[in-house]
Amino acid sequence: MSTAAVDSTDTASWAARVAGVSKTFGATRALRDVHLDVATGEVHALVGRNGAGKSTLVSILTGLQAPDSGTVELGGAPGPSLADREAWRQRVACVYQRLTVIDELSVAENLFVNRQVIGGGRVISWKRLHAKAAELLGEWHLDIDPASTARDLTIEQKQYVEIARALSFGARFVILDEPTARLDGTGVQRLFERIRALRAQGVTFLYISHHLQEIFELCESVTVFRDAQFVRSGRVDELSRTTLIEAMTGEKVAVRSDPRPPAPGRLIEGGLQLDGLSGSAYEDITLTVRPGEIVGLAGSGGSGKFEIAEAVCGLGTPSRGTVSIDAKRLRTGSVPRAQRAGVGFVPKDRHREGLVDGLTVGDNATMSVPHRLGGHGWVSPKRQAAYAQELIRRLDIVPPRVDQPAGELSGGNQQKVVAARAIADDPKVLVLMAPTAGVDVRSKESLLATAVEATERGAAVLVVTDDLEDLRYCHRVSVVFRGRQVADFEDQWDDRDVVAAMEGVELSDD
Ligand SMILES: Nc1ncnc2c1ncn2[C@@H]1O[C@H](COP(=O)(O)OP(=O)(O)OP(=O)(O)O)[C@@H](O)[C@H]1O
Repeated sequence: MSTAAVDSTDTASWAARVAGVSKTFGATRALRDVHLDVATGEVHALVGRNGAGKSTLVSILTGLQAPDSGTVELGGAPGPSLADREAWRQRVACVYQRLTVIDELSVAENLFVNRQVIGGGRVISWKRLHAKAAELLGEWHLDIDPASTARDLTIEQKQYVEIARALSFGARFVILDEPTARLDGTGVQRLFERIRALRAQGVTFLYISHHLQEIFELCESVTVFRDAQFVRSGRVDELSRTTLIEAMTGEKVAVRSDPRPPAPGRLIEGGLQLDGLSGSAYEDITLTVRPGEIVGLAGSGGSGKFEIAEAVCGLGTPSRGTVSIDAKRLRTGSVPRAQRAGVGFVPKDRHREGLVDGLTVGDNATMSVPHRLGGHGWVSPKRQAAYAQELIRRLDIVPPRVDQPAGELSGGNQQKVVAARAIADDPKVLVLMAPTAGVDVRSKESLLATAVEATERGAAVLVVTDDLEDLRYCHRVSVVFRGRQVADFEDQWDDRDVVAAMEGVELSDD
């Protein structure tokens, strides 16, 4: 199947063409003879399970790594030599989830600092710098004040600054790697509008996302990778969601059933209890999660949901109210104390509070449980490896190798390592913050299945998220908006009502 209705012999029709590309890292074959054709002026999705090879392809497409074999063409010309960064920048840019905008600098400085465009000699002309930035942002209809400090921008605006910077180098092909991961619903819609407007102005996008509904909403074409290989490519309007998932996983899609374990009885005592909890970002939160129960704490960006969860895990200190675990009051403000009281957690930022890149998967997964791995201050390497292997199996971590440095894993698999650590000590209370961010469709299921498994071992599970798929695993959902609990849903609910509560809007009956 061809990608789009373009003449394949006309090189100007293709923003990017990848042919026969392979790449190996040690024992891992990250890409095997893959190809990708992105037509000029389209938004082309690249999808695949965690570890399928998407990021590796992006690093090759942007000239950060050379393929072992195969070719890359950008705008009809072969990719420049690896050393010529300037030439790559003029052709392609990638906006990563971890943005490179420098908070301390102004928007204009972020756009043009260290560049020749802002005046002769060694002296920077600030006036010229601002005028140039205003012109650039105006040309692409990006409504951002060049004088504002980057720290004051929203994540969404920072993404626009990165896109504008790419365009300022001349690139008309932009790769977006999970751009909606840190945006709320309205931010996503605004981003889509911007992308559509930029496309109308002649910008081509390669769009990487695990949210399949985004692909159907925004993209014209899609390419699927599976296990380092090209599987298929085609027009989005000719594919169903089921076909896409089957192409990604190589398995038939099963009929969806309710994934929740049986709800525990109302009278079961213990678990997690928050009473009148207040802090700088939330007010008077009262919530119970019983052993065996999965409760969703839902809210969009800025709702305060993560701050509430962080108070439970010891990452934040509330100003009023109490957190209790199995009816015993927790002294908040210390992670080790929370862990000793039986809290396991997946933090919202795995790079800041979670994973140690240089340590192996096995060390990362088991670092909080030395007492399970030996005795008298001694860790048995054999027991550690066996336990780590069990965690790798339970979380479906790929590749399933204990001794691989965690930093070498794909993003989604790193998230699973952090989850492995959270469950390693059979916690009484398991707090999962945005647990499936960056995780593929099928891995989401295995990750949330471990939450279900934890309830079978008696854990009380709190899932903190804005992802409706995550909420399917919950017995109850409490929604926070601007720091306050605004709605509670029991047992069955309509996704529309949850979204409306998260966005702080009243729904009319239509
Ligand atoms: N520098 C590296 N050293 C060793 N292995 C690597 C390295 N970079 C990537 N890999 C391996 O290559 C494979 C492909 O990884 P890649 O990051 O491209 O996947 P991905 O499709 O982007 O996944 P995700 O959706 O989780 O981000 C993985 O098995 C990964 O562990």
